[in-house]
Amino acid sequence: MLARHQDPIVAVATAPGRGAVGIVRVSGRGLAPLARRLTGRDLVPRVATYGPFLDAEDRPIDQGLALYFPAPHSYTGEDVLELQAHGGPVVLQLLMARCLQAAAEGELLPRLRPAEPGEFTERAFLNDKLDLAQAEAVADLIDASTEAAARSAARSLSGDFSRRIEALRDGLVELRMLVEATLDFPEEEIDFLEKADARGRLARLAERLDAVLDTARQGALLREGLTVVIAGQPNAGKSSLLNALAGAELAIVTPIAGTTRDKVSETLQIEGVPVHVIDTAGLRSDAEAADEVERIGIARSWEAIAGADAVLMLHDLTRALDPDYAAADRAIEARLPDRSRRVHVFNKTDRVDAEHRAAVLAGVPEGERTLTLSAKTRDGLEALRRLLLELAGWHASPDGVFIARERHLTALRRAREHLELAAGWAARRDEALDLFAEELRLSHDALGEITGAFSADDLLGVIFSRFCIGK
Ligand SMILES: Nc1nc2c(c(=O)[nH]1)N(C=O)[C@@H](CNc1ccc(C(=O)N[C@@H](CCC(=O)O)C(=O)O)cc1)CN2
Ligand SMILES: Nc1nc2c(ncn2[C@@H]2O[C@H](COP(=O)(O)OP(=O)(O)OP(=O)(O)O)[C@@H](O)[C@H]2O)c(=O)[nH]1
Ligand SMILES: [Mg+2]
Repeated sequence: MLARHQDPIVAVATAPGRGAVGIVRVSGRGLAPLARRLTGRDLVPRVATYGPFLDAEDRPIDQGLALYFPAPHSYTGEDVLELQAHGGPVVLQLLMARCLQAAAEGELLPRLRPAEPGEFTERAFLNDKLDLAQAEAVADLIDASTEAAARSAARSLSGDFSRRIEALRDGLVELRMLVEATLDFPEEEIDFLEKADARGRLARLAERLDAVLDTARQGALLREGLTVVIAGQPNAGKSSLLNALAGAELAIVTPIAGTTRDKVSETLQIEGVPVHVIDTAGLRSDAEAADEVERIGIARSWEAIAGADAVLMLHDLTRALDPDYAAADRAIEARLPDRSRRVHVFNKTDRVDAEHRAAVLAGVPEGERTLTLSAKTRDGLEALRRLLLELAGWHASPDGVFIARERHLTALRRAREHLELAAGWAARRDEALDLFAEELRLSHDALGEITGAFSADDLLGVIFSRFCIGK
């Protein structure tokens, strides 16, 4: 395992396909001879040099910029050589093959091999150029689907998140040192808790941790987004609503019940939060469905509903007072997720008067969220957007949010629980000081998992294998 981490590696660093410029990047120890062989000259460190990239017969494969970063001053912390060529897939493959060939010639760099996904960034982590949260932010920056997500990933990459975690860990270390010093003098235990204001310190740490957790939750939302399913009877206007939200004719809309057969989805952004909206086949009983295709579509609708963060249950206002229609709506509602994750949306306000609307709303049970709108005129759409953000739990302005992952939230929650347990021991006037110390240690370790200061080996494999090759 360790030896593999030291093999020199090579990969195309730019996206597959054609581009103005494409980069082949090599990282490892002792790259200077390889650089000389490929460019025919000695490169000045960190200065872009224009010239040919040479094949085995010293003929140019391409002309471009070569960059040499001697260790440790590089992205990976090892020697890095970049060949910045023209961005064609064939020329880049040729250059990469040439690197491997040149490395093999005369045992110049015999262990050079193509890089695995994320291996450059993994090395940056192993060589202390980035901590784990920063390395993850590299991938999140590349994958960001909205401007707010990209900005918050850049904030994590620059170390904002990590610094807040480290500050919490420093606070815990101070407290642990006090406790552990006192452990050697058991007769002074109770005194210690008072004198050092251990409980006050603990409470302040918990408060700070809560603030970080809150921001991290917002950051995770920017990364993952919110999945919203539009469900309801045929013809309620589900596809019309998707199209209205997306501002494009994505799904087919007709007056025929049973138009939508398969799921149609689109990712919108509302204040920078990615919202994945899924339009589904109208729900009706198997007996009412026109054919096998529609029945399969309806089964998929239920699957989508089960996997949603929130469900918009769409009702047709023009039909809502019809007892059969209302009964079918009740049957669907009985199978929807709980109230906190669903909203009753009454559509087609443009076709009913205020009296009719009031009569329909009067029939909605207490405690259900409701909204009226017209997918056709778009009246009420802004209110729906705001409601979606509220359902997502978004309450921040994107400034100041750093990107975070579920993994980080889990670690933060665990750190918080151990602080809670520590507080429980601190409140007892008996010999619980060692248990208090142990909970502090566990909290400290949980936080350490975020930045990788404390980590399981397989965690790194899981994280870096999800990167793209060359990153
Ligand atoms: N051409 C190119 N552009 C790129 C990258 C790259 O590898 N190559 N990056 C790859 O993701 C990002 C930039 N990341 C980098 C991070 C550190 C260093 C570096 O040379 N660090 C040295 C010196 C720092 C300094 O002078 O302040 C060091 O850490 O010691 C270079 C690129 C984005 N753009
Ligand atoms: N007047 C009016 N008509 C609407 C509105 N929303 C949808 N409609 C009409 O209602 C009909 C059904 O709309 P769709 O969006 O296809 O309904 P759906 O819920 O997707 O239907 P299925 O795919 O069959 O389940 C179409 O004729 C739409 O033009 C609205 O707000 N006002
Ligand atoms: Mg439809």
